Amino acid sequence: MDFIKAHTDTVKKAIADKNVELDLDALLALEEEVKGAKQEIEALRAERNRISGMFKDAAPEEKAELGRRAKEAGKRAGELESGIADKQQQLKDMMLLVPNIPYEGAPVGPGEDDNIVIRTEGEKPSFDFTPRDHVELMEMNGWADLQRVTQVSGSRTYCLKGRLALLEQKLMAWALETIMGNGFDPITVPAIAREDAFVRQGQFPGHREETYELEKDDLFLAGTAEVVLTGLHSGEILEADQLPVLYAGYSPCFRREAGSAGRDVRGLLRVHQFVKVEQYVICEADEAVSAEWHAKLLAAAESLLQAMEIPYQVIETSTGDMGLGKYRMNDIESWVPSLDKYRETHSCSTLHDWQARRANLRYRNSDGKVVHAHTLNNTALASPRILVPFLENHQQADGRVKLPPAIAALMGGEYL
Ligand SMILES: Nc1ncnc2c1ncn2[C@@H]1O[C@H](COS(=O)(=O)NC(=O)[C@@H](N)CO)[C@@H](O)[C@H]1O
Repeated sequence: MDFIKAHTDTVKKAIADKNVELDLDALLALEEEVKGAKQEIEALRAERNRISGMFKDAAPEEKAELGRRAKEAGKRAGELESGIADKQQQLKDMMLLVPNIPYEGAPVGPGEDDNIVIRTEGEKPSFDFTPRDHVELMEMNGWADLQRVTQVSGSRTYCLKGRLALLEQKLMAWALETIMGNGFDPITVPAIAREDAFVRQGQFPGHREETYELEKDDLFLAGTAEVVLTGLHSGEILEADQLPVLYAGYSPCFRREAGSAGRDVRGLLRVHQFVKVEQYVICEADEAVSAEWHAKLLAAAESLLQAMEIPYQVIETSTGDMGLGKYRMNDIESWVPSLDKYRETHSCSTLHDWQARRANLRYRNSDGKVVHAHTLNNTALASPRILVPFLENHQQADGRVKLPPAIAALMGGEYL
């Protein structure tokens, strides 16, 4: 709240640039009102205690009057308190909509069309045959079932089979091991989480629609390990020497894709359940340190794409596309020959203390002060989406898929 008051114009610009439905003046007025009422309640409480203190030494004929005044003060305080209860809730809900201030280098614009490419890596393959898309490649090699399973599990589901099923497992272990090699602690986390985990991470309230709910159990299924990883240390006060907390989080991910009707309905690009190795950082509240971690996370994800020899481009995400809590987001988009387009396969985000404030992630800094930390997250590798550019870029005329050396080493053979 202090930041908002001290930087009202900056916050208003962030609200506009991120298309957030929030009236900051109304929020500030509500905060004043709640604060005023709280001060009045405190004063009435103090008054009642003062009067009660006078009670024991009072003359008998004064006791009745004192009792009445004490009761009156207490009653008034109670009325005020119930009067502001819903205003306090309203203020809390509005605070959850306050956006983070976006990176000054982020393109200002309402959505993904305003994203800009900042770097392109890798040679797009030139085929001397008509390339197949990933569905054809999987069907001709017996690497998936996309039909039967929809009878059993509905749309946007898949079965990987044969060596492709093995490749997914190997890629996940390889990604986990690579990120571990960068000093990150491997941790497998559940997709199951309570509602406040989603509020703390930032998925709620805005993206509730995209989240599977287990209403009988008051639980939800997370679309990314980031949800549980953000909540793990909630409420603790970490010591400076415990930072940075570095997690290589592996988890199944579940997404309703409520807003994506009709998009990417063919194949593996956009499914309800997938797996991901997530890079997650809790670091000291220093923008330069966060920027360093952002660069390291991005480089780690790029190193995996380079080993897989998938051509890609790095995106500077626009203010409108990066989402409420981000200070900065760089997506990586991988080349998909059959679409003749780059498609997002990774997302790298710096949130400064926006998530830490919601999740109450704090540490004792070198001055001994307890402050909110910074958090970052990035996709190391997510499957099956990554299989789409992988299969398509490495396909041969006869439908076999030639493995780049790093992956051939994993799979013990030159071809998938
Ligand atoms: N419905 C989906 N189907 C398949 N893969 C998906 C789906 N949604 C997201 N992904 C994969 O998961 C990656 C990360 O998703 S994200 O929402 O962009 N970002 C996050 O979840 C962050 N926690 C960083 O990983 C995407 O880049 C994509 O590779």
